Amino acid sequence: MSKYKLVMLRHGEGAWNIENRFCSWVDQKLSEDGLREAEACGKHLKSLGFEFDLVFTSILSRSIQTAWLVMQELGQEWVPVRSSWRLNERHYGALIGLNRAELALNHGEEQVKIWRRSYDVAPPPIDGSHPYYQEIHTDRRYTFCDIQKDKLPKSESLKQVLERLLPFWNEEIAPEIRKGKSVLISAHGNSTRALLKHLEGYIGGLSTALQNAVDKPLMPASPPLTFRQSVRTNHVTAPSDLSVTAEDGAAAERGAGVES
Ligand SMILES: O=C(O)[C@@H](COP(=O)(O)O)OP(=O)(O)O
Repeated sequence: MSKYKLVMLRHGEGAWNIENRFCSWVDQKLSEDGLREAEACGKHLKSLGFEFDLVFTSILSRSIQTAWLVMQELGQEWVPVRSSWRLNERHYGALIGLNRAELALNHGEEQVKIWRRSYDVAPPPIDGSHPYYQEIHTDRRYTFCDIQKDKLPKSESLKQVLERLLPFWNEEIAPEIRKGKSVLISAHGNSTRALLKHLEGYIGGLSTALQNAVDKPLMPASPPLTFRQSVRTNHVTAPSDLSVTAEDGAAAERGAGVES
């Protein structure tokens, strides 16, 4: 039996994932395939006997929908859900809505890679002239967050995602895991990546399979990433048909821990 139980999912496919556009804080719903992926993930977790005590999501619909569908398939709809902007996808600033391939043609592959995968480089900030500025920055969902609306990010590096995520992890998530609750986090590529980076020190380095799993911006055919931590056996396990690369197959094994 694992001492600590944590499952992290990236949401299922959204419409802008198919179009290869930066979705970020735009509130896209899951596509038909995305709905099916989330259901399939729930079915799979059920077949493995997962039971959750608490669910965390971002305040973006694709993460919430994914959590709902998973919990519905598990027959555990009653489990409390806590949602926070701190689990939102990275704020991609002025890049929001842009097509990655077109961006690479205009700015070069290397620059796009830096914007997407460097640790401490933030993309250019969004401003009032951006087509999605109003939709995002006047959105009612940000009115009563634990941050003033005008202090919300205008663009974020992965480092900044981790900085805004950590208070939520330290104060809301990790204490519940330490109490022994089985926790599901349904989030996004970069908020998951940031959290994995934070946990890396405790789980002793990430396997290539896990890194690749969260690295895929487009996973139309892939179920969301799932892994669980076992302190006793020092394993982080990606169940076989949820591991996204064939490289190390069923299990990515590393030491584990949830200390913040
Ligand atoms: O904002 C987006 O479009 C993707 C991440 O983009 P990349 O960092 O992979 O380019 O986030 P998600 O689909 O996980 O919510």
